[in-house]
Amino acid sequence: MSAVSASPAELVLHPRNLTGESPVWHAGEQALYWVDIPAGTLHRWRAGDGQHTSWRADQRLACIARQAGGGWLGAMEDGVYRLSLQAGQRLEMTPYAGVSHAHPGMRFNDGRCDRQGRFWVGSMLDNGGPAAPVGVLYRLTAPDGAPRLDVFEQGMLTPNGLAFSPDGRTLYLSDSHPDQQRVWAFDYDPDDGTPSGRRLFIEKLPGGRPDGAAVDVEGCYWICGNDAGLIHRYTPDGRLDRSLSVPVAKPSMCAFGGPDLDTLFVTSIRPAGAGPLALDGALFALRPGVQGIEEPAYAP
Ligand SMILES: O=C1O[C@H](CS(=O)(=O)O)[C@@H](O)[C@H](O)[C@H]1O
Repeated sequence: MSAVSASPAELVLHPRNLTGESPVWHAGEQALYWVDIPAGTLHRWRAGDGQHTSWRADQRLACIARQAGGGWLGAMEDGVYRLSLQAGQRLEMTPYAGVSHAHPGMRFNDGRCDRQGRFWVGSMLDNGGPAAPVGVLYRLTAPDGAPRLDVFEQGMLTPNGLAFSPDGRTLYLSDSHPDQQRVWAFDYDPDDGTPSGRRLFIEKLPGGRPDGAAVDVEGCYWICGNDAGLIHRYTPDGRLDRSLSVPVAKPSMCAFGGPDLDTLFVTSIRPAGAGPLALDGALFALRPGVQGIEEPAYAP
């Protein structure tokens, strides 16, 4: 394994997220948005003045995507909603695309838009019981204005790690469950939004389980090593380039942001029993020395 760099991680904010996920940089606002899944909370941190605001929904909120025309999409328990940030820290939810899960207790999980603005999102069982391979990978589009969720992969435990190469021709997908811990790559047709040629991209991380991910301008894949406090960078040919550490065991997802897109923001998970002084559940920033790419908004 490549050397782990001494931790240059900066603590941005400590909202004690139970499951911080889905960091998304909003360049227009120079702000980072992310969610706390079980709390059903959307968070915003403004880089300019450090202001932190959060909004609460009445369902678990798994991931978000900016909408091209403004506002946010949120993938929740029983569907994808349009989110409106209300005064009083309330999140107004307008149904956009409903889903019929195969089992009770399922919800959405990781999600990301492709380079053309189609929204990809996975689902998983999260009912407090044992996991089951019932997770699905969906693609959300709205041909002729009518939203539809199409199924592409099935039998997943914890779909995660969604990312697209800079040219939009490779789709990455992980399954972070302990029984899987793999990352796959697919050829991706940007014209019709179809993946093919699934292949193993990473068999096993050198530390941790493969959770959320981001791609940088050089096409390298940054993946959080959950349970190992590490963020790993892989080259497009699947070689481990380096690993960076964060001062918590459970980094969950990363996203590039900042005025020059050269800051890697990392959300984290706060396990039950974390001590009052523990940093678990905080938001961190790293300076990896490489820029990210502005991630597309949902543009059906
Ligand atoms: O709920 C979730 O949890 C897992 C992380 S963990 O297994 O709880 O450590 C995470 O991978 C997943 O994305 C998230 O939804």
